[in-house]
Amino acid sequence: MWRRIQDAFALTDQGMKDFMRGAGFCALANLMLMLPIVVLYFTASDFIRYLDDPSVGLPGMALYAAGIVAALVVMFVTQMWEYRATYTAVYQESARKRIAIAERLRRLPLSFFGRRDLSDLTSVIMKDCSDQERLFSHTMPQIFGMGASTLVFAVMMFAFDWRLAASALWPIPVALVALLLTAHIQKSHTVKKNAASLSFADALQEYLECHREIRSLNKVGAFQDELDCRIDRFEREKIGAELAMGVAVCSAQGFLRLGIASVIVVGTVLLVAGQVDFLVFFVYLLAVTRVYDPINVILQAIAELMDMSLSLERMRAIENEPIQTGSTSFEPQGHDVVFEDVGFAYADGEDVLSSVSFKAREGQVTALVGASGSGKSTAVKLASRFWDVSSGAIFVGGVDVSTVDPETLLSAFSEVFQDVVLFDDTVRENIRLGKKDATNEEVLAAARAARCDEFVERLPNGYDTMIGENGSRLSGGERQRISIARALLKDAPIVLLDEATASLDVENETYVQAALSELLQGKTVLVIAHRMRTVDNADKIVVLEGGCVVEQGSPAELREKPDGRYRRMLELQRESEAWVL
Ligand SMILES: Nc1ncnc2c1ncn2[C@@H]1O[C@H](COP(=O)(O)OP(=O)(O)OP(=O)(O)O)[C@@H](O)[C@H]1O
Repeated sequence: MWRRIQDAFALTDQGMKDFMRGAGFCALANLMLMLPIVVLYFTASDFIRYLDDPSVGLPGMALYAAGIVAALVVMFVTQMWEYRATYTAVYQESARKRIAIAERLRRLPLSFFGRRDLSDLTSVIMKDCSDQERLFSHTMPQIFGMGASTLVFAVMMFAFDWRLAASALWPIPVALVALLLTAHIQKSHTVKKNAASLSFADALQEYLECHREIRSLNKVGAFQDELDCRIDRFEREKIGAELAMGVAVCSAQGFLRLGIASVIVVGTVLLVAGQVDFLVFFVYLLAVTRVYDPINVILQAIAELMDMSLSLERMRAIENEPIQTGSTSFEPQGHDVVFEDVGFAYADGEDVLSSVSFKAREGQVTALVGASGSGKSTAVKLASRFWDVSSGAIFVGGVDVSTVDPETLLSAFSEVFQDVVLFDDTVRENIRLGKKDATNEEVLAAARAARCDEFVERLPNGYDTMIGENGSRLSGGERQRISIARALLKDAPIVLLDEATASLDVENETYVQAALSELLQGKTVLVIAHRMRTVDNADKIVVLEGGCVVEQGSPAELREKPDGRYRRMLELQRESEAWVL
């Protein structure tokens, strides 16, 4: 049963242990809250005995006072234990959970990220983990702790007088069943609320990320309207969900109060019939008001649990997502990259690559060319196992990449793409990302080789200048040179280039080309090329069309082919260069 609870609430092993401790302390603390009633019972019975027979005398007031003080001390200590066992433990569990999810995300194939967008995943790590935090710190200890103490209390009530106990407790199971019967209504509201929240988060993120484009297209008003619309929907769905929960919980809680009336009726009848004495009746009246407090909290907690169940499902879904596995010992014979009959499709889509076979040799530059959408980027990314092939195989130095742990495999690859990703940190630390433990000298040597010196000298703090989010304070060429310095520092044997110089001006292009020639010495280089003049110096050209290899060979061979695709591409490029605007 505990295993089921652990799975249902997506807890880690340590989290489950802490949770059980928390529930235990919560039960203890709640039982101790009954102590004042016990002291009151004994005090009242002493007084009544004294009223019946003054000769027994009153026990000393000091005894009552000591009883009250002892009860208060015990209550305080057990509440403190409960607090520590729930609140302190919950933040540790929350940190463990977030790390576990981030760790899982790190090992998931990129196809997963194609299916789930960023705001959705952020919401799992932030909101769903917070929901679990709340569930752990408040909801579950309340349900288990108060449930256990209520059970003990109910047994005691039945032991004293089953008739009064039954008249006090009968509404509890009825209220619970009534609440559970409304679960499906609440769940449907929660699904709608979560969808509206995600759609709002998506729109907001898009608005913030693309605000420059939105402004330049003069679409701020339209985006603002769309955002307002999604906020309104979110607000409506949230109110709907709160209302559904509120109505269900309040009705169940209201129902409980019938117990007070039935204790009064049954107690009075029994009292008149002389079957209970006044003191027992009085204690049951006190107890019945006390026993409903934890039940009210439990009803509220169950409703919250139903609301959070979707968050837990989303967390479990990430945890159950299959990860890419493979051996961490990777000993290739050289670094030739060989595609053998490779087929690939994204998710459930059509084949993007079919029967692709070619060899990129170590020490040579192999260029992939072809029309937009022909599958060049996909092929290059498959080599470093961004995704796994659907058929065929890719070998690096004779080792099938699908058998290698993705992170181990990536250590053999450097990537320089057009879209450089930089972090809001110093130039130095952005370069150091290529090799975590690089010394300052190594970082500076890589930076010099990548021709970074030229622009870093002009920055206010040189290599220690913060470059803004994604390097927003740098030009395209400067960003590109930092990414080349990073790749140089990594010094991986295989280099993937997505025509890194395509969008640069002549001066920047010269710098970047010089930096690249340092990087490519003796490596297996796979280049995605859009401009033919870049690839004419390659050792080998692979022409892709509709995901198939239609030609391959040296540039000279392909230029000579009378009706060759490459030759045709060269001609088209030449024609376009002759256009005058
Ligand atoms: N993450 C993705 N999910 C689904 N389909 C994708 C994804 N990435 C690319 N595609 C599709 O795969 C096909 C090949 O895309 P790919 O980016 O490999 O082509 P490309 O030759 O590199 O194009 P370009 O020269 O324009 O960069 C295209 O039809 C594209 O729409």
